[in-house]
Amino acid sequence: MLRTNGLTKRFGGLTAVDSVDFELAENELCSLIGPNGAGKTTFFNLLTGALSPTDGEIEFTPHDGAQRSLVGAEPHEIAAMGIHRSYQVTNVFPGATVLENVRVAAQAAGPDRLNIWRNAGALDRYLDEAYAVLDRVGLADAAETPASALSHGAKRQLEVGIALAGDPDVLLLDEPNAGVSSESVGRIIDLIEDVATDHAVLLVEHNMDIVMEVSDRVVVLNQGAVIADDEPEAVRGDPAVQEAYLGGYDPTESDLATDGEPA
Ligand SMILES: Nc1ncnc2c1ncn2[C@@H]1O[C@H](COP(=O)(O)OP(=O)(O)OP(=O)(O)O)[C@@H](O)[C@H]1O
Repeated sequence: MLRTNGLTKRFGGLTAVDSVDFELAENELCSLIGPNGAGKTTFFNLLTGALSPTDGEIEFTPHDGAQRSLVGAEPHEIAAMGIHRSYQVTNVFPGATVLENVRVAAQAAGPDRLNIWRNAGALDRYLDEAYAVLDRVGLADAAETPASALSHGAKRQLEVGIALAGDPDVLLLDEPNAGVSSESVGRIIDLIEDVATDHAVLLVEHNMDIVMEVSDRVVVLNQGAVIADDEPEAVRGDPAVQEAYLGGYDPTESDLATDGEPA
């Protein structure tokens, strides 16, 4: 569904993403991990058009369309093709209600995108979609709550809801658990697993227990290059991955290795 060939991004003399060959299949949940500065965010930004590659190709084949190149496409064009992302830094309009946040996102992804403020009445047609999304992310009861009044965990659920609006084929989730309390993490994990049943999901996640639990596949970046691309168990035992994380997380010491539950 989404594929990169030799994808490279250089910032001056620094190669942040280094000849990455990557493939994300339909309904696959793939995690992208790597130490700080490995190039994960830069890779996301290349996929969404926020950055242009120095070299390489990005190909996207939507459910019902022909293969297209994403190189040179604007972020809004890539979003309209069906690749949506959530953000590490929360991206909600705090003064708007939860429902309005999702409804506006649904319209922004649809054909009324350019009339978003001029033609506010047209937003009504997106209400049904917004309610369905809120149901799915577990926020139906909070529809009329101002987004600013949500707990941090609920804001992350709303982030996923905003990314879901407009019915994308691919979801790029950037640390949806960042800063979430331990009581709320389970809810976000359930949500990630649920959306992965009918979307291709690429997840950037620092919590390795979550990565090991939810992923079909794990891709490891180090200094911009892919050093492992395999099932979670194989990645956990890969010496190159352990070396890359030296001084940080050791995948062999994951809590999952002992009790199967995330910390
Ligand atoms: N706009 C930029 N200009 C110059 N260098 C950049 C820019 N963006 C990122 N970099 C550098 O590229 C490298 C990869 O950064 P990136 O943010 O993609 O890593 P990351 O894996 O997402 O890190 P983290 O886990 O800390 O978020 C780093 O060395 C970073 O300093």
